Amino acid sequence: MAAAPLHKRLALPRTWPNRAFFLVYSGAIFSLLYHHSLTLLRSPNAVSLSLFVADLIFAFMWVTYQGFRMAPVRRDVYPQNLTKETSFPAMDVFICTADPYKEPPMRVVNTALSVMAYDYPTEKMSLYVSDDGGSQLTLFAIMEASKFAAHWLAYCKKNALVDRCPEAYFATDHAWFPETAEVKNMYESMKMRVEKVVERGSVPSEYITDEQQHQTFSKWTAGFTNQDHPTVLQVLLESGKDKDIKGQPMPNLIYIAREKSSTTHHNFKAGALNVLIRVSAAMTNSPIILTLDCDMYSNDPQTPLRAMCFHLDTSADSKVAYVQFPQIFHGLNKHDIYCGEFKYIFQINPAGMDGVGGPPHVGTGCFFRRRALFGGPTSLVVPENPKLGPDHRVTGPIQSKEVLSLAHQVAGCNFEAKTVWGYKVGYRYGTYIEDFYSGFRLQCEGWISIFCQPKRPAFLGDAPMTLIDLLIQTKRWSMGLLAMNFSKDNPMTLGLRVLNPFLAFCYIHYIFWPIWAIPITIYAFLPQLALLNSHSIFPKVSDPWCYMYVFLFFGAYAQDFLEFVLAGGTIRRWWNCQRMWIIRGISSFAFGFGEFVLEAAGLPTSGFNVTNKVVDADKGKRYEQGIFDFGVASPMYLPLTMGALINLIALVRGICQVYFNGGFEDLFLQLFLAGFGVINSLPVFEAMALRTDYGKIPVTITLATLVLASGLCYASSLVF
Ligand SMILES: O=c1ccn([C@@H]2O[C@H](COP(=O)(O)OP(=O)(O)O[C@H]3O[C@H](CO)[C@@H](O)[C@H](O)[C@H]3O)[C@@H](O)[C@H]2O)c(=O)[nH]1
Ligand SMILES: [Mn+2]
Repeated sequence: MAAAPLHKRLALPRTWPNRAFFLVYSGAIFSLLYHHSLTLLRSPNAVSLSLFVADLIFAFMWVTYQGFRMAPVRRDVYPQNLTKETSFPAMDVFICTADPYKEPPMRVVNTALSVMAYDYPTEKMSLYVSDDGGSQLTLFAIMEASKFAAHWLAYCKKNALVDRCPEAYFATDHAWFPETAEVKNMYESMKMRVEKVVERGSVPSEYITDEQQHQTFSKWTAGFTNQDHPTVLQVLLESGKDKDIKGQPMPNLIYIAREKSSTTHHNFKAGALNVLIRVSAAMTNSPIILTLDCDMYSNDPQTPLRAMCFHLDTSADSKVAYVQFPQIFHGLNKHDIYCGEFKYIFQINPAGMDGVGGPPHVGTGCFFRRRALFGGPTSLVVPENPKLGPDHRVTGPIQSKEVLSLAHQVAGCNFEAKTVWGYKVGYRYGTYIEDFYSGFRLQCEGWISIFCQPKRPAFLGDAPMTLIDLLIQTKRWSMGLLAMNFSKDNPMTLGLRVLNPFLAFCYIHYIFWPIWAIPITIYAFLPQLALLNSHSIFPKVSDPWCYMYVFLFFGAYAQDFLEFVLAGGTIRRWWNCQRMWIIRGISSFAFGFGEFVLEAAGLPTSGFNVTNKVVDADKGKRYEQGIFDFGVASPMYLPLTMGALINLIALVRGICQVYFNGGFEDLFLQLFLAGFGVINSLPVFEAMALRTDYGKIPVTITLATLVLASGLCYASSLVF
């Protein structure tokens, strides 16, 4: 009898409608471009050229987007079919953190505890917490967690809890067991100690209880900074020795702050992960690796079993490099005003890519086969020191002298010089989106990947809670995407050659994200400036080409809307997402482009700016209420505020114009666009003129907007 299946792949019902719509819509695109070419030949001028370029880019982005729509799939998994005799592989869990103030240590603690309590053989798990902030505050928090874990793990397992992240558990209306009050007290007092230490900025001596701790903290000497310090590696729990209060084994728990030197480039998160790959190779070398950002706590103790349904399936393809779970966020406000959920990139599109070769890697919530980080399925790349290779078996205990000395050596900041790390082995360097780029390179090497999206989110993380945080995040992404565009092995050169063409299209679509800046900016300003001068630039209402525009606009929007709603989204959230798409287009993508050029010219830039995971109470409240938070005077707001103002002036002028002088037929499309712009800009007007709180648009930005927008209006009157 065949073994019960571990997973099933199902095509989504929208596959055929998607394909049919593809044919219809592409026809419309081609005819519009043909129409454009004729116009351009007849009257070659800057306006028709701009519109042509804008539509050409829209068309390119739409066509490449169809890669996501050709074969979307869903995966069902049956962890119950993993038998008792299943021999589970050992698993190394990497948790990355980089800044104790943007990423509060209690967040890291909660993530670590939620994973330690997985329904997975505990003695087979090893957690490595990487602290790129090199902060004793984080180390202190993890030490506290290691003590509390002995109670928490026993409590979770005895009572078969589903919420195993203590903060989330105690925040809900949870069940009470005889020991609940005691465990809760312990948690609260740990939290208080950790938060006190963070507030104080150092660990007071009365909190350092034993000699070993004392020795570890003594590494933080006067010259120790987060950019310059020796390796700090501390084993906080050792599986063979430490037990929980019920006598069950604990997982290994290791804190590591890799060596840093201001003269050696550390490659941000990719560098941290490569250190983790090596340190864990020296200590445990488990065949499975789970990567997590510090804010992504586990929301389901069965998750590793779901991942194993793929990694342990001997009947399936053994080329599975990673099983990616979606990034899902908790604490989003009701209508998700900043579209921090990124439903398309984290939930909808990966399912589309899964049907044509596999989802991209999104940095967190991903179960890797360690072997996949060392060359293609049939071409193993062994690192310089074979002890770091995926086939090496560690024999000594993790605290043995040899193991620790190798671990220290491979965490050194000069270890990678002239090695294959970052190029052929491990996470790939050269971009701020190491996750996306590395996943792409693995797929090009012949690996496949799996997207697993269970009903109950596997992980929950934090999304940005102010507009500026979101813009900085997407600016960093767009710089990363541009770097990929200019790298030798990119989706157009390498991808189209070796991947399923639809998968290559998906990657191409993404790396061109920053180019959205061009058509969106053109459409946000040009028709409106023309309208301001009563100059018609689109076909008349009675002209059939007008219907073509209407069809293209509503066709794209409607399909996008349907996809969003089918994936469980609400109308308001969809509306906010299309607004954020415009905002990112005219702001962070354009600025990302500028900063990318500066960086290429060798000028200092902001680098990998870690996303804030906390805001003060005031901002938190505004976020909760769904009020836009501008607050700081950032130039990134200027295109936004100028766009809003110009759309408003153009709309008012346009309405007056058609009311008094007629011409509605000629100006209809422009009036529509300006109206659309104004509706989208309502929160901007509010923040400029009506609000008094600290999240409003700063006066300097409003003044600069008035000056620049007047200049632009004046200049337009010279052109039209
Ligand atoms: O020098 C660094 C910088 C960052 N990080 C860690 O990287 C993670 C992601 O950083 P975050 O600021 O949260 O970035 P996001 O934009 O929210 O992250 C998305 O985009 C990143 C790539 O830009 C991916 O690494 C992430 O997994 C993905 O969630 C965090 O755990 C950080 O602690 C480091 O370890 N070292
Ligand atoms: Mn993040």
